[in-house]
Amino acid sequence: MKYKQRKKALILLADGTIFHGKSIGKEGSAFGEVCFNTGTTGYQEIFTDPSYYGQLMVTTNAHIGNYGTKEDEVESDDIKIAGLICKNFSFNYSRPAGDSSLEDFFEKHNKLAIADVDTRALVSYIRDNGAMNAVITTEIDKLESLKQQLAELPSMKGLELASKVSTKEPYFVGDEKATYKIAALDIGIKKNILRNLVKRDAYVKVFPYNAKFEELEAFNPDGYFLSNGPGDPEPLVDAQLLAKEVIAKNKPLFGICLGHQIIALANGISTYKMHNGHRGINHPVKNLITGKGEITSQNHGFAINREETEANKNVEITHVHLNDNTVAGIKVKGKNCFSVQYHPEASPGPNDSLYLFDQFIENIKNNK
Ligand SMILES: NC(=O)CC[C@H](N)C(=O)O
Repeated sequence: MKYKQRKKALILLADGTIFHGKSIGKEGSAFGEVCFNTGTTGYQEIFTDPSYYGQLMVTTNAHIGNYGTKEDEVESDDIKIAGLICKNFSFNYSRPAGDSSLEDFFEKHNKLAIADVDTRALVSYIRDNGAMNAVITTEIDKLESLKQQLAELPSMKGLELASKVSTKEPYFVGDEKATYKIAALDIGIKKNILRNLVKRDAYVKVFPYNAKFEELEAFNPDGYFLSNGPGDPEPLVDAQLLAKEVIAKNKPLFGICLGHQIIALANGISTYKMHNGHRGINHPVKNLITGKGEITSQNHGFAINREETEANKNVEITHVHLNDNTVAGIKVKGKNCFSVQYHPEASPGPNDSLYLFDQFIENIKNNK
């Protein structure tokens, strides 16, 4: 444990509200949209999930860091959240399988974290007032200039962030001799999605966010995949065009989260920014086709318009979020295309929805 004299830190919200805390190690300032995740476990997966790029994460669990970190329990190669805000930060960890402390992990990835924050008060505040931009800082003597910078920070609405996290070059995952070939568009892909496809005998070629349909098609895939990712789906026009082409050719297509929103937009359904979004690992969803409930992992701040989806002749709602009746899944009628707003790959979260990967492979098999 490298318990240093920890510096005073604070969170300044865009509306001027301030919450106090102490920094963990790194000093300075980090800007982003403040949001909260209610998961009790899975912090390493959350911090490395590219969907969170540009967001300051408030964890509502009382302790963060108590089981350390493990090199292979990541969803991408580095910490993607803009910074962490938590209550009790554990400098010690007690898990035999762990290979580093969370403190070291943050230091290695050069990210700011602040603890000893009244996260309950902060979450109540953003729950009532909605997601907003904020800065976490140890530079408490520079508040006026931070306020100015904060005022200039663009809103998450309309923000294209996929280009910040997507691969620069295509790459391959899995065994070249696998039964199925899948072309995946990386608009912020989580590693556990790739693990789940490979586990189901797929060889996956992962493409940059702005790849054209023809580039994916040249791989001669049996199925196409649109990943999760950060930011607003609306500016991702290339990805929407690509989805349109895959659907027009009736090729198997599966979309998760941002990928789901892209498929909705490609079908003329608009998306909107939610008051607070859904971020946690116990969100109830009903599958309207089977009538079964699933407990799901969720992480999104945008959703697709329900009225427009109901009125759309080409699209059917397949899953509904039981807390607020938002659309949690759709399929395109008469086409080989479906998508969900949540995270069937979990990591973190329950495995109830893994069947969706089997469903995708089944669609591929039937189309082969
Ligand atoms: N997990 C995701 O893919 C998130 C999608 C999108 N960035 C949202 O916040 O709604």
